[in-house]
Amino acid sequence: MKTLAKALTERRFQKGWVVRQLAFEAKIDPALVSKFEKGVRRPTEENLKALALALDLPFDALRKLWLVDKIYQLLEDEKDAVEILALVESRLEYLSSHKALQMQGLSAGIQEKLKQIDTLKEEWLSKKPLAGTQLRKLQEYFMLAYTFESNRIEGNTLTLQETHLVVNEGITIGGKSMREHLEAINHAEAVAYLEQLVSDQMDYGPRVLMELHYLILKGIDRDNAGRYRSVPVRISGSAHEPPQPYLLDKLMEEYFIHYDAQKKILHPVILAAEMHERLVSIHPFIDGNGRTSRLVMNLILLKHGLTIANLKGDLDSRLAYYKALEAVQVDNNPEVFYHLVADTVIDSLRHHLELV
Ligand SMILES: Nc1ncnc2c1ncn2[C@@H]1O[C@H](COP(=O)(O)OP(=O)(O)OP(=O)(O)O)[C@@H](O)[C@H]1O
Repeated sequence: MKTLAKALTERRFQKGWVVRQLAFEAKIDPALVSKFEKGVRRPTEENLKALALALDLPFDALRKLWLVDKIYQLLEDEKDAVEILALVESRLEYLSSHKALQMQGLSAGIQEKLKQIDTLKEEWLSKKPLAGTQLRKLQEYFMLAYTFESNRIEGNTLTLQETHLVVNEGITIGGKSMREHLEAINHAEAVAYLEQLVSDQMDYGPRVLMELHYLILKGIDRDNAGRYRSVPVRISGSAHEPPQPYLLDKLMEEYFIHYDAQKKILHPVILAAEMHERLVSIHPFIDGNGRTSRLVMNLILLKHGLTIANLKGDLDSRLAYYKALEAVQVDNNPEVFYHLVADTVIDSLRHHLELV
């Protein structure tokens, strides 16, 4: 990476100047300019403005390098430098999301919960990195609970214990269908894929969506796994009617444009909730929309240093989930769904913190 010293020297060479010439043009002592170029002294902001002017360089770009040098010098001897930077990053994220929230006029209740989430997240990040075995055990524990609950929403009848036997021990359960076994295995694989995406710093996009859906329906519905539907669908028991298939390409394009435009502005929890709700409302697949959308929500949460939000599959929770979705679709009121997701994120962070 380029340092300020290097940028100044390179530009002076391009101009064909000696140090004295640059010092003359910038009205700075030549000995000082020489120290700036050797990186043994940092210019003041005023020096920097004069240098940018003399060298025809954009001041903002030079100032960025100057700030990087400053932060680097501050942290270079710290053994936990990377961790400290991650904490600063999360505070800065909070700052920008907080500004965005105020612009959006979210209710005070939601803002309060988001603040609570940011505090819990800082606490969670301060516990990292976790030791290898501890991390693996935590991941296994939450992956299992998440697979169990998400499949339970969809109607899978495997218990938590049975899900464990199928996924971790490769044991089949008497009386349960092949499909139910595959749903458990596929979902566990999709969660492992989420973790891989996060560690590879892959962003959410059309390809990732298709891959997640493919993993969910793999071996169950070969024709439709990883493909948008070509027929109309209804969501049973819901007043919301998903769009006709010929509109899907355009709607999905807009969906990803929305993601790209909002990903740096919205608070990650609101972004995750929105991308979840918009996807299930478009309902682009013939089956597996709910499971895929919950995976998308969790990908966004994990990418932002949060933990898996596990929406529960018991009857009451399921009804609350459907009602919250319906409130967005029918009454254009996302508040209830934001509360539901924020509450689930808070529970998850608390649960993770209890276990470390
Ligand atoms: N108004 C609504 N009421 C109920 N569900 C809705 C509504 N709008 C969207 N959905 C979503 O549709 C999902 C069901 O769609 P689909 O059967 O394609 O998904 P699935 O993954 O197979 O099942 P599930 O989502 O139940 O796990 C629900 O889980 C929910 O996420």
